[in-house]
Amino acid sequence: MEQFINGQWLAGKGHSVQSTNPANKEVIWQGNTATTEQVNQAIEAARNAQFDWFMLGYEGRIAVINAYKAQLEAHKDEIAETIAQETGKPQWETATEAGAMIGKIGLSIQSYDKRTGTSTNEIPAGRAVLRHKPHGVVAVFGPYNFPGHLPNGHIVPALIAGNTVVFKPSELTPKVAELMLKCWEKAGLPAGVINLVQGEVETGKALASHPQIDGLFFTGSSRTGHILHEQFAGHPGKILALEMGGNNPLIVKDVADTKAAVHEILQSAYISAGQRCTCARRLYIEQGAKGDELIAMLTEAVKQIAVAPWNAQPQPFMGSMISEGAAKGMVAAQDNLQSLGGQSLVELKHLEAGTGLVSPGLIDVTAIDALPDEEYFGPLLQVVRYQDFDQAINLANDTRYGLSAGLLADSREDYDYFLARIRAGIVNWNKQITGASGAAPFGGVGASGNHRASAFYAADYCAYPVASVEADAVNLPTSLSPGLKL
Ligand SMILES: NC(=O)C1=CN([C@@H]2O[C@H](COP(=O)(O)OP(=O)(O)OC[C@H]3O[C@@H](n4cnc5c(N)ncnc54)[C@H](O)[C@@H]3O)[C@@H](O)[C@H]2O)C=CC1
Ligand SMILES: O=C(O)CCC(=O)N[C@@H](CCC(=O)O)C(=O)O
Repeated sequence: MEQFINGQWLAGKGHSVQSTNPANKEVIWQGNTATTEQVNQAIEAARNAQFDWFMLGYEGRIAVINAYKAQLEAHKDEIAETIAQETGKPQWETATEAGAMIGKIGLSIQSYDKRTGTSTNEIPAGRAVLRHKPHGVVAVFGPYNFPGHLPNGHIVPALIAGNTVVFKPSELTPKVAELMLKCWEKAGLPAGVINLVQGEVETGKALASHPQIDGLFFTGSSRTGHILHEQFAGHPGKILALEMGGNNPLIVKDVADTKAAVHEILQSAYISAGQRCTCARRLYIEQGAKGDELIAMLTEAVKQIAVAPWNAQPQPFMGSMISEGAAKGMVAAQDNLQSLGGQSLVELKHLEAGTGLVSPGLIDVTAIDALPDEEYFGPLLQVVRYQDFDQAINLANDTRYGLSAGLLADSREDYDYFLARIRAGIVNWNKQITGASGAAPFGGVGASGNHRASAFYAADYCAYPVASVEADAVNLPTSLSPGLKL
């Protein structure tokens, strides 16, 4: 029973699918996909539940959402363990993901109150009231890299605002989604308020193209996001929030503490085996002796990164990538860069056939004239040596994406110069460019998003404003407009 529709667990009527642990090939979940007919049922259930959920009122909805938080707290170890088994990420890291899911509840309530909510201003003989209403039924699409935290970051604000949801998780992480839904069920969420449909691209297409959805909140690849954007063309009444990938630059300039710089680079490029949309993909290092010293230390540090299955003790920094296919994709990306003239400083290697385990790679691509503007979603960092700061900033901006960017430099002036010129939604100084705060907006420009930032600004795309001018009774004004007689 893998679909959750109208408060009931139902067997999928589509084809069979399974999810495996990418570090040891163990099957950890199996089931059948939802058919188009089941997607239709899920949308109908969400539609039927929506008005009552909205009319439960803010306090009523928050009570259920806090009950969900209590369920997350009660099941946080199981959630962390399931994420680790299904994605291959190490347990220390998935414990932080489970923690972020819990933290999302309080942040989303604050965000709703601060960015939407209700306000009243007295005006002559009445008042101006601003309220926010939900869009209705929204579809949520999740990625595999943060299968709990990222869809949760759409679902919780959507429900607080009074929407109902049909959730399609990544086909690579169905078990985490099932566990999340069980937490909602135990929290007493009314039937139909959230529905789960499991499946691959066809299930996604059936959901995204359904005329009865009022919005779609997507976190995933730029390729899929662009397809959805085209599909939504000509539907101005539907809200579409796209959180997509990046080809993120990190520049190093005049830092005294080389070791500290290396640490920020490792945390930026290799955390989650490079499977974060915010990960640094391109590293700009100045020509000369200081740059050479940094590269030597970085090369050594990359070679030392511990890689092992999710549950190895002591814990590794990097676990497995999501699949063997993803691991092979990274080897192919490296082969391509090498064939274009890139020189590997540390070669990325597929460590074990049948698994997603890879060692981290570092490649000097300075010699490549036309560096492919691709997001290689894994632990492969491209190094470019630069002559001067302007050149580095121009190269950093030479991407169709614009998610995250960073500068490691001891001078505040250099940071101000960089900040004014760099084009990205997340711009950090002397801090890793991964690990964004949920208390801030999260989103990018260019091919990284559609200007509907998530995290603290998710409330903005979950509700529309309703502006009212109100008075308790109809009163004749003391003076009438010219030309009127009563
Ligand atoms: N900006 C952000 O907040 C984040 C972006 N990402 C990006 O996500 C990507 C990795 O996640 P993936 O799961 O590989 O993304 P993906 O784009 O392959 O899949 C995302 C979701 O869309 C569905 N889908 C795929 N094709 C579809 C279609 N034609 N119509 C409807 N639905 C479809 C998938 O089944 C899945 O549920 C990376 O590019 C990464 O940068 C990941 C996390 C955060
Ligand atoms: O949504 C939030 O609460 C903040 C955004 C966030 O958690 N970002 C993470 C992961 C996103 C990704 O890279 O896939 C990050 O910045 O590391």
